[in-house]
Amino acid sequence: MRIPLIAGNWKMNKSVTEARSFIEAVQGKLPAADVVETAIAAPALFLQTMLDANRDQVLRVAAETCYYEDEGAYTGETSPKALHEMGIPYTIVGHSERRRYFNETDDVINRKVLAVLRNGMTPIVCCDETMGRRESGEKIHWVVNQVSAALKGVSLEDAAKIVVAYEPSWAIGSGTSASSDQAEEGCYLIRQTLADIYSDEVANGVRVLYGGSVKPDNIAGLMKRDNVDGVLAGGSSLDEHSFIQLANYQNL
Ligand SMILES: O=C(CO)COP(=O)(O)O
Repeated sequence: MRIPLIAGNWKMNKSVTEARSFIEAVQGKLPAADVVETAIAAPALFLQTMLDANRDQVLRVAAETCYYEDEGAYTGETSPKALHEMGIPYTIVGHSERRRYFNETDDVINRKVLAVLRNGMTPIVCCDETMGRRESGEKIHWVVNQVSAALKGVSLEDAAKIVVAYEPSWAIGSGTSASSDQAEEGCYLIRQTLADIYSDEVANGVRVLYGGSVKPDNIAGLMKRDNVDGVLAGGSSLDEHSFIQLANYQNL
C-alpha cells in the first residue's frame, strides 16, 4: 500500500520567524504519518528552526535542493551529508525552476539523486513538461527521458524508496491545475517508465505525486485517481490553514 504524501514546496518564500510560526500552527492538526504523510520543503537556512519547532514530529521537514558532493570547496552549496545529519528525510531534486533558472541538466539532477540516496535520504525527483511539448505530442518521450536520466545508476533497491513528482510547468504558479485526467495520465506514464526500467513491484511501490496549482478546492479530485499518490503544492502550502486543509483532503 502506498501511503499518500502531501508535500509543500515553499520555494524562496517566508522568513525564519514566519517558518517557525507556520510549524507551531500546524502542530496537532495534521493526520498521523502512517495514514497520510505530510512534508514541507523549505530553504536550507530555515530547516533547523523548523525541526526545533516541530514538537510532535508528524510533519517531515524537507530540503528543496542540495549539491551532489558531500563536502568540499563549493561556495554557497548545501551538503546532502549535512542535511542527513540534521535529520532531514526528503530533498526535492530537479524541480523545473532549478532546471530553468540554475541550468540544472539531466546529468546534474542524476548526480544529485545519487548523492541524496547515498546519504540516506529520499529524493523527490521532479519531472517537468512544457505546454509546447504537450501540444506537439512530444510529452511521452520527454517524461520518459527525464525519469530515465534522473535514475541512471540507481539500484533496484534504492529505486523502490524514491518519490517522483509529475509537475507540468504550464500548471505551476498558473492558478490552473492540470485536470485530474491529465494528472493521472502523467503519473501513470511515470509508473510505467519505472516498471520498464525496474520491475512492476518497484513501480507499484513508488509514490508518484502531482504538482501544479494544487489547492484545497481541487485536491480531492486529484487524490481520487489511481496513480496520483500525493501532491507537491507550492503557493497553497505557504498558508498554514490551506496546508492543513490539503493534508486533511480526505475530509474535504
Ligand atoms: O512548483 C510547484 C511545487 O513544486 C507547484 O507550485 P504551485 O502550486 O504554486 O503551482
